[in-house]
Amino acid sequence: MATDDGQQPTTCIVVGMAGSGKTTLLQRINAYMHEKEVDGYMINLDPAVANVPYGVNIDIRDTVNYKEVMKQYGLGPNGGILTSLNLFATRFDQVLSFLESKEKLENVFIDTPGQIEVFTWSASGSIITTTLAASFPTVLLYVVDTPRTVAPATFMSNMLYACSILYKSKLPFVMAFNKADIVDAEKPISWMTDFEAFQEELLAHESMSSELVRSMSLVLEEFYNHFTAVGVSAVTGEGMPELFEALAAARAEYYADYKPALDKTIAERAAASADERAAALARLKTDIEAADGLDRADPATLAADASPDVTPPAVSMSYAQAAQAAQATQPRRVATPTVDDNADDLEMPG
Ligand SMILES: Nc1nc2c(ncn2[C@@H]2O[C@H](COP(=O)(O)OP(=O)(O)OP(=O)(O)O)[C@@H](O)[C@H]2O)c(=O)[nH]1
Repeated sequence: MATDDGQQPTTCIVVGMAGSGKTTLLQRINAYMHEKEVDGYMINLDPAVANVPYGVNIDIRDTVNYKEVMKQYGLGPNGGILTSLNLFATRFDQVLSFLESKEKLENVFIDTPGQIEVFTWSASGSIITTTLAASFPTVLLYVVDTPRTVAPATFMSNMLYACSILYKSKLPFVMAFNKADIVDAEKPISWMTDFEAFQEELLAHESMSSELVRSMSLVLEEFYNHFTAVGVSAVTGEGMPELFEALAAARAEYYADYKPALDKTIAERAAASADERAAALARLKTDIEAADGLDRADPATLAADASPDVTPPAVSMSYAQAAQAAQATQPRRVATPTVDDNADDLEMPG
């Protein structure tokens, strides 16, 4: 098991549907860290956000002008956000070096674009996530808009999306049921452990999709075992201690599960490429020896070695001779017609 020396900050990537409250929650988290005197660092990766309501330390908008990107590349809003993220990803190593150089940092929080798929399903989102996870204990914080998740069908859609992200990233996962000041998050959170309660809710909201939702809830049982869910409110600050406890547990999970699996993959790839290099070297050696042997071999020996039904070559050839012979057997190239500016006809090859 990889050990946690406590030297590296927990890196938390915040994802969630548009309007779920990611930015407002980060504002609350930032205030909470100040209050508790926790050293935190805030990164904004949403190039289209108009206003970041917390003190941001690294902001994609300082590097990439999203409106300019749209104009220059003739893109729409989503294409503009994606291209801006791609451009930023090419410089992400600088962000990494910067974070590595910071001392006593305890938490790094990263806000992502509102259009969730732009980050979670893009190459640049993957690059940023895997690069971070290779260097720091990294956790995904999935923000749920609780008032929009209290009907079984919308709850299920949100869970399916979260499930796809968890299995894609394989990172430790925390789910924050935000806006708990409007709707109590206890009920949807209980649905993950209490199948009967979810069935009752389904009966009360019987619809065309009920059967599908019922079977999906059984499928997702395994997924529910893989993360912690907490109810929070970005507005009132409710649930902040529980959220930080869940992040600490996810950090421990990173060291217990993710890091050893990552180290194993890296070691396997290194071993595979070492094997590939050794095999390529052996092939090269064999080819050189064969070519050398062909160059120096005595024609008589070659003839004697040859099997009876193969006609032995009359003479051994050097590479230069072989090249000459190959040239001689090439079909004669016909000169292409050239255009004479002063002639009416094309000049044909003689
Ligand atoms: N009542 C209540 N409102 C909230 C809470 N969190 C966010 N909001 C409101 O929800 C709306 C969306 O919040 P944002 O923080 O902009 O959400 P976001 O996920 O960052 O939005 P995008 O960047 O567009 O994806 C805003 O009007 C917030 O004031 C909360 O905990 N309680």
